[in-house]
Amino acid sequence: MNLPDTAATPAGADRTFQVDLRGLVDLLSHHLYSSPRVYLRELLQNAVDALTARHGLEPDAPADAFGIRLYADGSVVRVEDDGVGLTEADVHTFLATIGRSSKRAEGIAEQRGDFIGQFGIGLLSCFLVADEIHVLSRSARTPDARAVEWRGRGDGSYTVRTLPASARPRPGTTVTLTPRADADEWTRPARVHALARHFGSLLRHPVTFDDGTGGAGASVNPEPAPWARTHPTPGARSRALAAYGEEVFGFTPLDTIELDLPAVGLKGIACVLPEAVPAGRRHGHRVHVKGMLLSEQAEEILPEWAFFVRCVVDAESLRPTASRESLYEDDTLAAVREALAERLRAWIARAAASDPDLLGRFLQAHHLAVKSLAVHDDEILRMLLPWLPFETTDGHATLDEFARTHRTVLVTSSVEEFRQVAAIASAAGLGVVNGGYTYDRELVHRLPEIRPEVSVADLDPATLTAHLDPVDRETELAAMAYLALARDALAVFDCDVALRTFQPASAPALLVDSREARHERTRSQLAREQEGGLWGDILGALRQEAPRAQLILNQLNPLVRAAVAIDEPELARTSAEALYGQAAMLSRRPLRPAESSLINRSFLDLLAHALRKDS
Ligand SMILES: Nc1ncnc2c1ncn2[C@@H]1O[C@H](COP(=O)(O)OP(=O)(O)OP(=O)(O)O)[C@@H](O)[C@H]1O
Repeated sequence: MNLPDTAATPAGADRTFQVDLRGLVDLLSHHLYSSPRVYLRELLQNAVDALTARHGLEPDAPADAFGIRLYADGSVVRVEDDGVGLTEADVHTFLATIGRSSKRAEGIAEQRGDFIGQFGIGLLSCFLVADEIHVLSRSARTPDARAVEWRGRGDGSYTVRTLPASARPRPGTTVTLTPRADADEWTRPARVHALARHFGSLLRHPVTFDDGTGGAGASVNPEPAPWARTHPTPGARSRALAAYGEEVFGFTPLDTIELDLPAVGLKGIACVLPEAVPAGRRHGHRVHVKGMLLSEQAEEILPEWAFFVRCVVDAESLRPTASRESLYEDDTLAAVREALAERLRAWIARAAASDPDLLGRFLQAHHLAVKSLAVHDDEILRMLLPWLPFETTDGHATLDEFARTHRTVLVTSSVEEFRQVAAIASAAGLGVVNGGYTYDRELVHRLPEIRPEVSVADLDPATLTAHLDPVDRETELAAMAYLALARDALAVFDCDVALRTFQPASAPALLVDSREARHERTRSQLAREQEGGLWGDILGALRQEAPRAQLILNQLNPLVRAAVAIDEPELARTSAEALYGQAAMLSRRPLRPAESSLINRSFLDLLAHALRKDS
C-alpha cells in the first residue's frame, strides 16, 4: 500500500497516482469476490504458497514438517504458517504495494507455476471483514533474520517495525485480524472452522483449527483426498467415491468416473448426474489447486457437451483468475479440457461395450444430451447411436432393435407427419421413426454409417400412398359422384380426395399433408390475394407448383362404404367435411380457423340430420 506522495511537487513534474484504498476494497468486494468469506480462502492460499516456497528452500524437509494453524475465538482471527516468511524489504515490496506479488516472474501472464497467487491483491480481501491487518513474519531465507511487524489499515496507511528474532522464534508468518462488528457472520469461531474445512479439506499440509477454548487444535484435513485413500476392493473404492460425490453435490451419482491426468498433476472424480438436465445448461465444477478449493463454479474444465457430470478435481498447475471464481484460459486448461473429455468418452465406450445395465440407466436419463453430442462427435455417434431411444411405429425403441425388424427405416420430418401416418404405416408394415424432435432425423439418417445393411429414407406422402392399395375399377366408378362432391367441398383447403384400401380398417380416412405443402399453399394463396402489388410479385416469383393435401378415404372402413353410397348431395358434402375434420384432428396438428369452423358446422349438420331422421 503506497502512501500518496504528499510533498509539494514542482509544476510540470511527474506525479504519482494516488490510490483510494477504500474505493479499491469496495470494488473488490462488490465486483471481484462473491462473498466476504473469501478472506479466509486468500489467507489460507497465501499460507499454502509460503509453505510451497519453504519446501523449495528446504527440499529435504518431510511433507508434514511445516503446517498451518488457524485460531478464532470470536475477537480475533489468526492464520499462522511455517512458510518462507518475509524480510523487512519483502514487507515493503510485497505487502505494502498493491498489485505486487512475489509469485510472479516478469509479466502478469507469467506466474511462477508453483504458486496459487499471482496478482498481489488477495490480502486486500481481509479488509472485507477487518479494518486492520496485522502481520508478524520472520524469513526462513536467513537463519538470523529479525522478525518484522506490519500493520496495514483500510484507510491506506501502514507501519512497519522490526523486532528481535525472539518475537517470532521460528520462521513463518502470522496474520491477525480484529474483525469489525458487522463481519461477525464470517469470523465467528464455528464459521471460521467451517470455512477452513470448506476451503482447506484437501490441503496436503497439516492444517489445524483452535477456537481458544483449550485443548489441541482440531485437524481441518485429517484424511487424504478421497481418491488418494486406499480401499480393500474396487467396489469399496467406488462406493467411497460415490459417497464423497453425494456429500459434495447432494445427489447420488449414477456412476463415479475417476480422473487422473499425471501431466498436469490432476486427480479427481466426475459424478454422473442421475437425472436429466436441460440441454446446454452447464454445471460448475469444484476446482482445487494444490488441494486449496478455489472455485465451486468453474465451467471451463469440461467441454459444453459434458453437462451430464459434475466434477471435483485437484490440480497442480491450473491457474485461477484474480477472483478465483474461474480459470485462466491457457494451453494447460485447453489440454486439461481435452483430456477430461477423452476420459468421459472412454467411460461411455466402456459402458457401451461391457455394461449394458449402466448404459441403459445413463441413456434413460441423458439421451437428449447424448443426441446433441452425437451430432457433432463421430466417435460418440458410432458408439451410442444404435442404443439411443427413438419414437417409432413399433413404440419407443432403440435404433438397433428397430433396424432388426426394418431393413428400410423411414423417417418423418415432423412430429405431426409422424402422428398422421404412424398407425397406417405400421399396419402397412412400414417402419417409421419420428424425426420431428431436435437431432432425431439427422441422427437416424446416419445409421447406415454404423449398420451398412440398413437403408434410411425420408418418408414423403408419396411413399406412403404407394403402399395404399387402389380400389377396383367398379368401386371407383361407383364412388365417382361422391368423390367429386367431396373434392368440391374441400377445395377451400386445396385438398384432393382419393379412395384406397388400407389397414387398419378402423381408420376411415388419412389426411396426407406435409408442413412444407401447407406452407407453400399459404404462400400461393397470399400471392393470389396480393396480385399486382409488390408483395404479390415477390410471393408470385417464389411460387412453385403448390403441393396439394390429400384426403385418402379407406374403402375397408364401413362408415366410408356407407358414405360413398349417400345419394343426398347435402348430406354427402357434410359427411366428406366431417371425414376431413376427423382426419385433421387425428393428425394432431394445430387446426386453422376455417378447419375448426368446418368441424363445428359438419357436426351440427350431422346432428340436425340425425334428429330429423328420428322425428
Ligand atoms: N503468509 C505469507 N507468507 C509469506 N508471504 C506472504 C504471506 N502472505 C502474503 N505474502 C506476501 O505478500 C504478497 C501479496 O499477497 P497477496 O495475497 O496480496 O497477493 P498474491 O498472493 O501474491 O496474489 P493474489 O492476489 O493472486 O492472491 C505475496 O506475493 C507474498 O509475497
